[in-house]
This record gives sequence, C-alpha cells and structure tokens, in this order.
Amino acid sequence: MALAVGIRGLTRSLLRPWVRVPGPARGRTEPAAGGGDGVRCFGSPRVLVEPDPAAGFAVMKMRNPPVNSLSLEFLTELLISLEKLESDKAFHAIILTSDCPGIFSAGLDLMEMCGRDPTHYAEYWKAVQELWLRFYLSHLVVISAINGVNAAGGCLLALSCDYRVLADNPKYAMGLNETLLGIIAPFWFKDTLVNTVGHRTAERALQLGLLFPPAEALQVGMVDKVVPEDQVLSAARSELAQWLAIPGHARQLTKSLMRKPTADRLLKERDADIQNFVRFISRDAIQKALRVYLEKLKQKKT
Ligand SMILES: CCCCCCCCCCCCC/C=C/C(=O)SCCNC(=O)CCNC(=O)[C@H](O)C(C)(C)COP(=O)(O)OP(=O)(O)OC[C@H]1O[C@@H](n2cnc3c(N)ncnc32)[C@H](O)[C@@H]1OP(=O)(O)O
Repeated sequence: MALAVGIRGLTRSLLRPWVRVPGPARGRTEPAAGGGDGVRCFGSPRVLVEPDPAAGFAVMKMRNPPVNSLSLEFLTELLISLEKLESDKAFHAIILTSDCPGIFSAGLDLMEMCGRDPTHYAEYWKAVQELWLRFYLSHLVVISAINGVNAAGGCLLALSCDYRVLADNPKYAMGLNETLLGIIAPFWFKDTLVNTVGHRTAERALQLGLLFPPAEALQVGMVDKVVPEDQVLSAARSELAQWLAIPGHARQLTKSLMRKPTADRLLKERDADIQNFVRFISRDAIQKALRVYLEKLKQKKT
C-alpha cells in the first residue's frame, strides 16, 4: 500500500489557491474582518479568508455545502489557507467559522471512507492527520466561532483551536459521536478531547458518542463561551484581544509546551496509525455500518 502520499503534491495538482474567490465575494471589495479597510478577501473554492492585516488576524470561513464535510479537497484547501496565513508575518491569529447556515461541520466526509480502495483511505487519513497536526500546533492563535452543529471530525477541528465560542442554539450540538456510527475515535482524537474536558468526561462522551448542546458543552468545558447566535463572531474577536496582548514568543512556546507531547504521540507512529485506519475502515462490518448510517441520513428527509 502506498503510504507515502503527498498532500502537497495533491495540492498542486488539484488547486490553484489564492485565486480571488468565486461567489458572493467576487469582483467586489469585502469589508475586512475587523477593520473594513478595503483589504480583499481571498481563498479557494471551499475556504473564504477575510483578512484584517491591520488588526493582525483573518476570519477563515468554511464553505463546503451542504454540511462542511471534510472531504480530501476541503482538507487540502483548509491546510493551504492555514499555511498561507502562517507564513505571512502580518497575521497572528485566525477565527475559524462556517459559511454554511446552521452547520459548523458534519465531520469527516463519509464518502471518503466508504466504498473506496486502501490507497485512497491511506491518502485521506494522512490528510486528516495533517490537518489536525497543523491546526493543533499552529503558532497562530486560533479561535473557533462555532455557528452550527459540529460532529466528530469537525468537533476535533474546533478542539484543536485555542478557544471556542459556541452559538446558543439548542440544535448546535457538538461532540465526538463516532461510536454512534459504529466506528471509534482514534487515540489522538481521544487525547485532544481528554486535554480539553478531562478523562472522566471524555470517557463517557466517547463511549456514548455524546453530542453536547451548548449549555452542556459549556458546563463540561468543551467550549469556553456560549453567546447569542448573532454575537459569535464579535465574541471571538473580543476574546482575541486578550490573546494578542501576550508577547507572541512566550505564548507560542507555552502552547508548544502544552501540546507537543500529544502531537508527538501521533508523529511517532503516523504510518502505523494510517495502516490501522486502513485496516479498520476496510473491514466489511465497518463498511456496512457506514452505509447504513449514510442511508439513515438520507431517509431522515423522506
Ligand atoms: C482495533 C482498533 C484499531 C483502531 C484504529 C483506529 C481506526 C479509526 C477509525 C475511524 C475513525 C474515523 C473518525 C471519523 C470521524 C468523523 O467525523 S465521521 C462523521 C461523523 N459525522 C456525523 O455523524 C454527522 C452526520 N451528519 C448529520 O448528522 C447531519 O447531516 C447534520 C450535520 C446534523 C446536518 O443535518 P441536515 O442539515 O438535516 O442535513 P442532511 O440532510 O443530514 O445532510 C445533507 C447531505 O449531506 C450528507 N452528509 C451529512 N453528513 C455527512 C458526512 N459526514 N459525510 C458525507 N456526507 C454527509 C447527507 O447524507 C446529505 O446528503 P444527500 O442526501 O445526498 O443530500
């Protein structure tokens, strides 16, 4: 099995990043995220970036409708956006949010894990690992403004941020619900949750596949703040001020000190983790469970 799949190679072949965005932002100057100083939005088909270099941050909006499921292309575009902002000294922070009404993210794209071949599963999982590692260890301050339901892999992405603001809407539940699909959260998903909410809460949440509505998410520490829906972005911006007031090198080193041991566990056994994933996801019983789950999602509509 070819494990040496290169996301950068994929990136080059699939995307032309940093084209002016299609859709709503095309051809006009969007107000910048914080200052409205005429800085242009940029991005890729599935990720809209609203930069505010004067204020030192950018708002990164996920827009992979209908549910921001984390397909291989979408993961790649998120990585490119992150890399671009990380390599520009004007930016010290990102606010990650969604452009899809009512949905932050439905998690990993089930179509990437169902009915494909082992090479594809390996390539996909490597991209999932990469996204987590890059967000988890980013030297930028990353705050998620969670404006919708947020399941499994989407929740992992939010848990990788430094601070989480959740919109107060009972429909916007979030959690690592893998067991409800008959699959399991890998150890680094688990570690990220444990680091956020503690061992006991994580154990119960993972075994039961709990999706926490806002009040409960706040109570267990899965999110840091719950605010009225129309204030999620402004609350994230206000919070940023506190993080950006800290000397950057001190904050970054402290973040690394806190997070490196967790990331190192995966870095040390990345290929083995990919092989475990491929073996697990290729099992007939797991493929069947995913198909049944997808079917249930579709039947819900009828
Ligand atoms: C021995 C041990 C070894 C262990 C080794 C480790 C192995 C590791 C194991 C594997 C680990 C995998 C980790 C997986 C992580 C994940 O993230 S799995 C995904 C989990 N996500 C969910 O459960 C959410 C599913 N979706 C929903 O609940 C709902 O869609 C929603 C988000 C609440 C939105 O609802 P609504 O607005 O009503 O939209 P829908 O009509 O339901 O959906 C619209 C269309 O989108 C499709 N869709 C939804 N979610 C996904 C998805 N995650 N992936 C792909 N597609 C999705 C849905 O089917 C609809 O499609 P159409 O019917 O074609 O329109």
